[in-house]
Amino acid sequence: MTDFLPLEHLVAACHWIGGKGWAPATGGNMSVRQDAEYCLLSASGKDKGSLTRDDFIQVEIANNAVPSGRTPSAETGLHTLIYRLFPQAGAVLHTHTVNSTVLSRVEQGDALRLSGYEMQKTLAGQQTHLNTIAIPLFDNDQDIDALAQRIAAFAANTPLQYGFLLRGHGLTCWGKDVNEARRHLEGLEFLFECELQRRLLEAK
Ligand SMILES: CSC[C@@H](O)[C@@H](O)C(=O)COP(=O)(O)O
Ligand SMILES: [Zn+2]
Repeated sequence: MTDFLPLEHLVAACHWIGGKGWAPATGGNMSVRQDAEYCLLSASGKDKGSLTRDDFIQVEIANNAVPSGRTPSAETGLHTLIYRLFPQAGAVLHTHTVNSTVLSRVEQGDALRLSGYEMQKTLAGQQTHLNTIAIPLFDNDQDIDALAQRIAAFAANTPLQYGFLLRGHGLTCWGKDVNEARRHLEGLEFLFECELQRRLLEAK
């Protein structure tokens, strides 16, 4: 892979995610947009905390085609969907954290609603804790094409910003570049931790 600074940033983000324990075993996948047509996606089945630039595989955003014939993430279809839906999206991070896995199972509704937290302002455009942020929650599916179609149908009618949760699975979030995607991931994870603890304490 020739020099491409955003890929260096993504590799650093993967190591950071690994250090946080947010991509245990081979969970999680990460990508960065190259241009309007292509993105670079993590190879399937690897420990994402120790990826190098050679572990990223070029994928065509329009149709998930892989010119190299290598095997990118099993969840490639969710990354390319985000790049198709949002031309401004520059990077996508998918993690398997305990907080997102547990909260997405406890919450029975179609979104995790967050309000009253100062840290909501880590999300682009948010300027007050008084807003309610709805992170959509989709039932998990091993059929990624079907899941991507469900998410696309949702996004056709409802604004989709920052990220979404897959029930019992994890968080997929994005940003205009790797730095913003990292900030969204860290901010959302903090909010999930707070929300889980709040629910636990208030249940007593
Ligand atoms: C550890 S199983 C997790 C996978 O099924 C999947 O959800 C995942 O996040 C990683 O898949 P991958 O194909 O390595 O990108
Ligand atoms: Zn996953």
